[in-house]
Amino acid sequence: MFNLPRLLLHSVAMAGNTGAPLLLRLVAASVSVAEKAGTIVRDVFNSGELGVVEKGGKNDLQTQADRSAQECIVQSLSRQFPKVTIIGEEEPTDEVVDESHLETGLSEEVLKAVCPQDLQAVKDEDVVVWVDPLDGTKEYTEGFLDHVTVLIGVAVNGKAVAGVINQPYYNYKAGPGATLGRTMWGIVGLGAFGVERLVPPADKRIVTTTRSHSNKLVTESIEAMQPDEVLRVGGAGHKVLLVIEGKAHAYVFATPGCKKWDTCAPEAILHALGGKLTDIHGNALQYHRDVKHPNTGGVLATYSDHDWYLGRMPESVKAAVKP
Ligand SMILES: Nc1ncnc2c1ncn2[C@@H]1O[C@H](COP(=O)(O)O)[C@@H](OP(=O)(O)O)[C@H]1O
Ligand SMILES: [Mg+2]
Ligand SMILES: [Mg+2]
Ligand SMILES: [Mg+2]
Repeated sequence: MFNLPRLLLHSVAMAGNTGAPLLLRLVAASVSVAEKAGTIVRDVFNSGELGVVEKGGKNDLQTQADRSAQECIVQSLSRQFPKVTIIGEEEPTDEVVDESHLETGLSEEVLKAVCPQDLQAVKDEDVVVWVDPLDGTKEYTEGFLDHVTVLIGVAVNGKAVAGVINQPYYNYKAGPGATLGRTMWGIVGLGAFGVERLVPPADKRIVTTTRSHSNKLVTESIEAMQPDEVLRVGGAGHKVLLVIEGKAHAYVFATPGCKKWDTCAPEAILHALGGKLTDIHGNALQYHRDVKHPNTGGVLATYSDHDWYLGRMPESVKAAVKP
């Protein structure tokens, strides 16, 4: 009897797991927040009021889902981690924060993981969180719903080390019995969870690239890879998932339009599973807080034969797409 209050106190402290390394707490919060953002993305679509705004022409759109999911992610994380730098795709609005969009949960699965040794002492000031509240906006507005992902990437000292991806419409074509949506997370040096590496067909070469942001450089570079099949789909997160899950051998995007928030989370999960994401020259991407946002050197993501794709990249394309 006498010991009970102390025991209770102890178990409350354990649930909050305040002793877990910052990186694990950040990823644990990001998993819960990405799930919440995924429900917002579905709720806005179901409401039928997409609130589309053109940011930079008809292929660079923003919807109410981009705005509300960004609010959910940035507000939820910045309240829990006030000293961490968080950079989101969308401009903050001066509207009053909708408290119903906030999420304070921590994924128990993540908190139970063992943080890789080299990331155990990461401090707030070492971290930049890159947020793409809705990747594949153009496709979202056109009803290609499985192309959409919510991306939260964690960079430490300029390198992508952890990522969370929520795919709100995963399984949406699988019928009413299927569970809609999934969340994947990974930490370099630990592995990735909620997604499995599958090997693509060995007898052909499948390349994935943009559906809605193509141009001459994109077309020339894809042709140079001599693909048997080209998957033109939306979303950087979605295309990296196609590479991870063996639906494509490579994601080739030889033009500058993709930004740091598009690549940070997918890169970390791909690297955690043994794949590779670089610019089209083979350089690692940088994610420190002062970096320019566009990936001006383009994007190449593969599981194997990375050097083969780099080697086939036309010189004219390389000259036009500089890091
Ligand atoms: N020319 C361009 N202008 C603006 N954004 C571009 C772009 N090319 C690529 N992107 C961005 O990169 C992401 C992946 O592009 P794609 O789906 O065409 O492969 C998209 O993210 P968002 O949907 O989050 O804006 C998209 O907007
Ligand atoms: Mg956008
Ligand atoms: Mg994006
Ligand atoms: Mg976006």
